[in-house]
Amino acid sequence: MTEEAKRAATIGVVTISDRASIGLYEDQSGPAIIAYLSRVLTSPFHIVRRIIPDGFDSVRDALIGLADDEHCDLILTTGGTGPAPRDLTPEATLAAAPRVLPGFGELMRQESLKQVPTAILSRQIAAHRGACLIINLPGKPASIETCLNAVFPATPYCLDLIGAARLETDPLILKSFRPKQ
Ligand SMILES: Nc1ncnc2c1ncn2[C@@H]1O[C@H](COP(=O)(O)OP(=O)(O)OP(=O)(O)O)[C@@H](O)[C@H]1O
Ligand SMILES: Nc1nc2c(c(=O)[nH]1)N[C@H]1C(S)=C(S)[C@@H](COP(=O)(O)O)O[C@H]1N2
Repeated sequence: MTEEAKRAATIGVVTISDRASIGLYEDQSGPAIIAYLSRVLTSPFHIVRRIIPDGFDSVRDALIGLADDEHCDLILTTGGTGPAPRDLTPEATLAAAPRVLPGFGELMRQESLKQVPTAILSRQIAAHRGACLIINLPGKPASIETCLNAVFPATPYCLDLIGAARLETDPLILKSFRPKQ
């Protein structure tokens, strides 16, 4: 077994919201991500948490810090993916992680569209910075499960391919797919 396969994954959970970051409303999306991971993952992991305002520099710097200093294998962001002027999460993600995986954004929007027509407004992307995969989720708490259910079957294999920690899921809850064992 490789060292990557044996070690606990480090997962960054980043809430990006002007108002949640100053306590004007309670962040529900970050906790929804953590609850999802706790339900689905059977392999060991620990969470590094951030709640930050919208903006290009704030988000880019947080993502780079989580990837390079905290050695995150996976970062899940929530919020700031829409078309409003301060929604800059996709641009900041691209600045931190130039190698985009377009299928993630496409599939999350497709699944979200089955629930709300405004799903097309999310510019969410996924991209990797070396051995760290970053996935953007919309800000709405209800979008978390829909989007993660869409992309999580392929996420553990993606982490294998970029040299990140190995993730295992509970097959009764969510089957992850690895073409080669
Ligand atoms: N992290 C979150 N926790 C709980 N509710 C959220 C969160 N993010 C967004 N929402 C809800 O979704 C609505 C629309 O989300 P949107 O991304 O437009 O947030 P926003 O209003 O632009 O946030 P902000 O102004 O704080 O950046 C919010 O008004 C809020 O009700
Ligand atoms: N599954 C799902 N996707 C969704 C939504 C939702 O309620 N559920 N809201 C949409 C809306 S209204 C917007 S504006 C965009 C961007 O949201 P964000 O700026 O909070 O990231 O996500 C979209 N994607």
